[in-house]
Amino acid sequence: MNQEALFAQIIDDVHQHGYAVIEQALPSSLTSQLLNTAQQQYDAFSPAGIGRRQEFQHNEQIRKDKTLWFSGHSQAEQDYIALMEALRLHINRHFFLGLFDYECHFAHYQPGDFYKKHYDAFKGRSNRVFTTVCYLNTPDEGGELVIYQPRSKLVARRVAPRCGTLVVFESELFMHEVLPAKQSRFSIAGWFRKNNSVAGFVDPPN
Ligand SMILES: O=C(O)CCC(=O)C(=O)O
Ligand SMILES: [Fe+2]
Repeated sequence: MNQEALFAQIIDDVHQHGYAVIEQALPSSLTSQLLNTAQQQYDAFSPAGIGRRQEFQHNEQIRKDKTLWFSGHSQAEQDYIALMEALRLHINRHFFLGLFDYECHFAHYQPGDFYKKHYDAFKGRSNRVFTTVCYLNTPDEGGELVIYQPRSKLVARRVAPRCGTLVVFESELFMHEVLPAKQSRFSIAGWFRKNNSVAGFVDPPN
């Protein structure tokens, strides 16, 4: 999918539903390089919730995955960041939002790993505006992302992880969970942030 069509689809879907799920959003050359980069650095992955955000306790009850924040050292990471940077500017233009940066990490779920229902941001307590998730491989089964309708227990969308699929949703609006993986599952989770003064507050663990 070319970049223009991809961005137009994301804007449209987010405008209508608050979220977008786009298959084959990323070229397979990029996803395979990103997957290689993640696998090459696999020793550096650590249990989610510890590391960069020391304030949070790692809690195996809530989530069981391993993550690695982007260093930006590889070409693949730079290409992905460049794409998200272009998307950030596009979203700002269309929704008149002052999104100012993007942060992301690789994530790996082994068989049995999950991430229970959560929000990525809490109203007035976070700078996160949009969540992005991009899948780097295609497990045969398991590890679905379930997105719930705002303020409801009803499911808005179930997403089977597929290499190249990009998911975007409003971080404060959509509770979501990752069902237990049955096979190795690699992804990139990221957040577009706004610059407001919420000093003293920290984002949920990621
Ligand atoms: O990997 C996914 O499908 C979602 C991950 C997620 O919810 C998160 O990292 O906050
Ligand atoms: Fe999340």
